[in-house]
Amino acid sequence: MADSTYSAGWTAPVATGPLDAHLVIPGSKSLTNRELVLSALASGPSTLHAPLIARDTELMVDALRALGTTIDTSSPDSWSIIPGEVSGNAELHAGLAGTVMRFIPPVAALADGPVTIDGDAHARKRPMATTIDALRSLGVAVVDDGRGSLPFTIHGTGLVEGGEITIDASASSQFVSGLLLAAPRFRDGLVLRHAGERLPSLPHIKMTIDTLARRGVTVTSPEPATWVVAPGEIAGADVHIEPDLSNAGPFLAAALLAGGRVTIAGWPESTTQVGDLFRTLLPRFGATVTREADGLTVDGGAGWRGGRTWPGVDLDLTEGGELAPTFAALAALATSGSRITGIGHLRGHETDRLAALVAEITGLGGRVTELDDGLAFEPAPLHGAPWRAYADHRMATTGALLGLVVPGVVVDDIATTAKTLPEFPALWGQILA
Ligand SMILES: O=C(O)C1=C[C@@H](OP(=O)(O)O)[C@@H](O)[C@H](O)C1
Ligand SMILES: C=C(OP(=O)(O)O)C(=O)O
Repeated sequence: MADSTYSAGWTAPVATGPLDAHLVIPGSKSLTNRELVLSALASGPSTLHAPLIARDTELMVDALRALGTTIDTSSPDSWSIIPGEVSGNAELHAGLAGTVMRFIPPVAALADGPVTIDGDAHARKRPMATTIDALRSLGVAVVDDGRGSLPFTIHGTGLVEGGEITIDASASSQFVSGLLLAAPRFRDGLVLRHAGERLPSLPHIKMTIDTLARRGVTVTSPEPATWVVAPGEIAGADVHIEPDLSNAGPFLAAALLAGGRVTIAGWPESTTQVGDLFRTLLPRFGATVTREADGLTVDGGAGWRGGRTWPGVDLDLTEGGELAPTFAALAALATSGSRITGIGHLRGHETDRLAALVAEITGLGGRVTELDDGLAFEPAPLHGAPWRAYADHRMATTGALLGLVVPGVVVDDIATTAKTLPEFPALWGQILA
């Protein structure tokens, strides 16, 4: 998204000393958008406390409103949602939000009338064939141009019969989550099987099952990669949204680069968010991680700027691909080679993240190459240079992170962080203040 505030680019601030920051990170995108969908399909009203207010969740609100849900967002601290009959004759915009483009179609299939879904230019390149094929297997007519991507029109009849289907969710766990979220509203429920090369982001599927369970819907998994949802009501709920732990990642990693301490308030004791992996993985780079009443603290000691180094890592991020851009920054600064694997499907994320990370880290003088399913790094001194974000919030934050210790990194579009964290530039300024 263009923002005239940073029209000449955003020069990433260089850390001038160790950090001592305490931050409140806004709500989880993944939880907010799941709870919005479930609230829209529920049998009674819901309230979401501390929802994420960002482009992805606003797009979800707009889409659900267009499909007949009443959502009051006038209070930023709590949104109230009153479900309505799912209505058609709507044209929806998914932006670049994977959760909107994969979660909304199964909801739109419940409408009696056509629903067209489109998105940003790059959204038209993100894989959607699995959603389209799944709806067709469920007996729902979908008209598209045969490319397996946005835009397409779903012609619902007011009833989805449901039943047994097999899909290939190798390209995104969101195909599974989208179908599971709407499945209780299918006449016969759903037996969903995944058959494919791999299944990324399992914690996100667990999150889907967990959010359904809290609303009285049981999802069973009689065997791996098979899920069974019985038809039934989804209960209205009063839900507190956890802080977005994936968005917390760059701030925590900043303590390793700049040195000092960063505390994130309200880190949950237990969570389905994959961002919790920062707690267990950052010690591999030499961080000390502690959890106290006021939150989770990462202590980076003297930090990279103060002369601390870390060896390369071999990280399989099959479970948490969305964390890869942050770990890529740490790998680019390691003293020996690193591999981050299990992330081939990131080629279908906001941008082709493997190509983007290779291009931008190479532009800073780094040595990184693409593997079939990931990235390989070799140590190399880095220097300042322009850094392109490709409309990808996590590319933008990775540029900011490297810029803490590499003077002269200029991110072309820091405002693209508005996808999930509009406050990013302000919060980054806050940890450096
Ligand atoms: O369901 C979700 O909320 C998400 C699932 C993951 O998608 P993929 O499985 O496509 O990586 C993750 O990367 C994305 O940021 C959010
Ligand atoms: C992959 C991501 O987003 P989306 O929900 O658009 O797939 C992400 O946030 O890293």
